[in-house]
Amino acid sequence: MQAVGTSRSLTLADVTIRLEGRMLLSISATVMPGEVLTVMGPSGSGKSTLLAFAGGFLDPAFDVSGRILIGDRDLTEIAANRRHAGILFQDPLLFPHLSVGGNIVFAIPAAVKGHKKRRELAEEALEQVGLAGFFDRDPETLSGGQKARVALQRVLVSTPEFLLLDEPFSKLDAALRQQMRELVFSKAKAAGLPTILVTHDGADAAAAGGRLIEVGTEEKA
Ligand SMILES: Nc1ncnc2c1ncn2[C@@H]1O[C@H](COP(=O)(O)OP(=O)(O)OP(=O)(O)O)[C@@H](O)[C@H]1O
Repeated sequence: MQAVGTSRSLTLADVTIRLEGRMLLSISATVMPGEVLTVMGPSGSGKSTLLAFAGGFLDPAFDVSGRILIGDRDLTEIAANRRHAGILFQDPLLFPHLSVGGNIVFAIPAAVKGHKKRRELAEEALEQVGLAGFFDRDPETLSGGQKARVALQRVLVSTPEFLLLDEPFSKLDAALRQQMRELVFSKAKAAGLPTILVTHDGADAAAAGGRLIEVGTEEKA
């Protein structure tokens, strides 16, 4: 199963993030379908908080203004579970109580009915990333790279409308990092998903091939 993608752009409209009265970050950008927008900046400049705002899981400690839209649909007041965001973090965060396949089946939308059909889709998703036959494995027995691929497919089978990537490659060794970059960006592009990538690694930005916005590089009032 491939992520459906909607060929709709993602817009961050005049988003400002403040913490305890201090401006951390301000950004306005439209990310086109299949485009990866990279956001870089110093530690503590609010990059993860920006993704939390976009994903709808912002900590109330932050004072945020601005809006997020997918196409012309305003998501700002929409609950996280209804935003259709696909999110990858540094850690794959696989559910340890589910098998590898169970992790994927869990993410397939409920509209896809039938145990057999759901299992087939999960098996196909695993096969696409070189993990045929891994359905019944315990996630704890997988290597870091294998876990990362399961996490990616778990996101894509959920048919997200956009991707939020928070340093998803930083814990992989150099060779795997390059492979995962290629895999993630090629799938995001193929599915037409607007993607925001937060990273400290310029090589991630180069591989993403899209625009780069640097935040937190100047004093802000
Ligand atoms: N729940 C919270 N309550 C108060 N302050 C917080 C909370 N979460 C994060 N912060 C602070 O908000 C600031 C922005 O954090 P954020 O994680 O968005 O930065 P970042 O740019 O992603 O940093 P890094 O590059 O180190 O991951 C930091 O100073 C952080 O300490």
